[in-house]
Amino acid sequence: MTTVPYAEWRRDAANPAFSEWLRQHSEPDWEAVISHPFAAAITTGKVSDADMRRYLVQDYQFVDSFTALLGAAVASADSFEARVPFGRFLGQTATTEEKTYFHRALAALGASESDMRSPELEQVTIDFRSLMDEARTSLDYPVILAVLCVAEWTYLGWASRATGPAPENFVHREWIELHEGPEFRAWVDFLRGELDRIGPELDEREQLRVLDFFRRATRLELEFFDMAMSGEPAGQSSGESASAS
Ligand SMILES: Cc1ncc(C[n+]2csc(CCO)c2C)c(N)n1
Repeated sequence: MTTVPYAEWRRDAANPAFSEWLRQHSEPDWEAVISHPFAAAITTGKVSDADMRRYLVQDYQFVDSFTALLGAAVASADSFEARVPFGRFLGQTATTEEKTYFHRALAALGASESDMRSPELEQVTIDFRSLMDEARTSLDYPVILAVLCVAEWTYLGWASRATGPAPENFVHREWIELHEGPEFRAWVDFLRGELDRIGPELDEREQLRVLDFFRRATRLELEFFDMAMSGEPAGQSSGESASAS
């Protein structure tokens, strides 16, 4: 969509929230992420072990940079009140629940030590890590928020679309559970609320800079799921991932 400056857009917006301006200006990629066939296949438990392993091996490297970015949010937030939720999420979710999930899931999928520690990175993983590094080293709170918010809000988006019975395989089921439910929704609401609090006060140049990061992150979420889908078609897998392609 062509860019309408926030100050102009908000005049006739039904919901004038800054986060809504960012999301709408990231279409059609946003919708493509939250309705992605790979995400839908997770919700129905239909991703093959080889595909799930390739995705989670790459995602473990994503989550490493994401965790560092959470640290930058603690460092760059503008008040003690704002720092606390990042610190809490960093300690409780990112470094405990999520970490143990990755260890259990990757073990169940037969990933090796080197798959976890130093896998060959897909191009999209390299690109996503460098976007997060750029946001982290900027120590620019609104820019950091934009990247964190895309990662969490899009995941809430696909996971909350899950209908039907929860998959039996814990690898699928827990990956959905980690990204929906009241606690995760409250965390996403907090991130959006921070953007809504801070965004309108920025000057137009800075608002467009935040939008640029938000859009690039949304595009990378889409490419990340595309990467996950690019392996061998289900049913023809030799049991090995196609990461060499
Ligand atoms: C490509 C990609 N984008 C977003 C997420 C979502 N996410 C990243 S870190 C984190 C917090 C720790 O639980 C969550 C929910 C992901 N995993 N992979």
